[in-house]
Amino acid sequence: MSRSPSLPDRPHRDIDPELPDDERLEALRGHFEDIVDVNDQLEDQLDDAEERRKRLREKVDRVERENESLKSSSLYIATVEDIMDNDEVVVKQHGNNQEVLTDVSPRIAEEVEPGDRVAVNDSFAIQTILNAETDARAQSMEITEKPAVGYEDIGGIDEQVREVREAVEQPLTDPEIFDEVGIEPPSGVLLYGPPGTGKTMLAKAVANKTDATFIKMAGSELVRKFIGEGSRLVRDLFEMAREREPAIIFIDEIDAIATTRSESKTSGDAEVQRTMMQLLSEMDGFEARGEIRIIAATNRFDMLDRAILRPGRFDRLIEVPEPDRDGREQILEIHTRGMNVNDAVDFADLADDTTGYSGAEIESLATEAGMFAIRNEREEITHQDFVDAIEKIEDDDSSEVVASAGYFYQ
Ligand SMILES: Nc1ncnc2c1ncn2[C@@H]1O[C@H](COP(=O)(O)OP(=O)(O)OP(=O)(O)O)[C@@H](O)[C@H]1O
Repeated sequence: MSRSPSLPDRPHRDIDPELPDDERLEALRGHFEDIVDVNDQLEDQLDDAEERRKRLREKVDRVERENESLKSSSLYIATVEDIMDNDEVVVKQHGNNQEVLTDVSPRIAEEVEPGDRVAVNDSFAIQTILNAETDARAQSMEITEKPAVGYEDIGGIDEQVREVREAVEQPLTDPEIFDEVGIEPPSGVLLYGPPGTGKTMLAKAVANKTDATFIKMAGSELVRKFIGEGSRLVRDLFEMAREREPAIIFIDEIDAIATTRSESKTSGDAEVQRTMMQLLSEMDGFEARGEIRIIAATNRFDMLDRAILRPGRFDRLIEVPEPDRDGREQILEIHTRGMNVNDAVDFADLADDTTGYSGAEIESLATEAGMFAIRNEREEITHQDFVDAIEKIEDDDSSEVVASAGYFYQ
């Protein structure tokens, strides 16, 4: 180990005050030169010390990095299946699905719960519980064992319901029929149309009807939230579906990962491209008559890369439009089913007054009408409450337009 250099001696001269001025001046000049000399030496030593400090810092950084990588390379991801007495737990390792009985460190024993995603070391002892932030899968996927949506909750799109049942439900419940006829069911179904028209509801309703696990992932999250992780998340998504068969994978906003390639070739584009390639290869790899069905949705059909629409991929397209007059009436009836609505409320009339409303907007109209009744201290909702609610929604909409116009013209 190198030792720090010793400090130079402090310059010292006895100057006789009796000396003649010129000699004293000469002596003082000599003293000044000694001081400058020592100062130079100290400066050199300081530079050396800085240099040494920098080298040590680099060494520490390198060792820290090595330490980190040693730690992380020995950790594997697993899911806690069961908790036994004596702080022992059963975990299932991801990837190979191996189940092991293992220990959990007393430090985190209290916190572990079945279903937690955890990091285990080489000997399977649980090291950490992956919290929501590190658990990208939990954040980006919505998993529902049995979504609480039935076909009877969807209004105005009967034809689309029929098509989805044929393309997604039947291959799950009746795979033999496809064998007998000798055709392959559609690989993937793409629902397209304006926002809030019931695309997600359709996918949930099929999952409910077939007792399949509903696994939803938003395309925008795949590319925005976890940059660099998109293709891994797609792999995880299919793995998760395989673990929970029968399953319905629902990819919302598929346009986020499958837009027509732009001219610019930024690294962001390359990442999106990789995510989409991973999705296509997963789809190419799975059995069309198997227990996993895949549905995607988009509001931007015009922007889609046609590569995803080829046979064997999203080869069944179903348009989900805004509801027509009868559709709006049906949706109003659905969303007021559980509400205390006066008999004189005329849904047909309200359907006439809500041209251009989506299903989601009709749902908020029903809630808004209920708010008017509450404000007026009534328990029953009247026709006028709906009329007032329409007026309020339209006023809000036009002030939004004014606000956004103000924004653009600033
Ligand atoms: N056809 C419909 N029948 C009944 N309710 C509907 C219908 N469409 C939309 N809704 C209501 O609007 C809500 C949102 O609908 P949903 O999420 O299915 O729309 P989406 O088409 O998937 O929209 P987005 O494209 O914005 O994801 C639903 O929870 C439901 O309450």
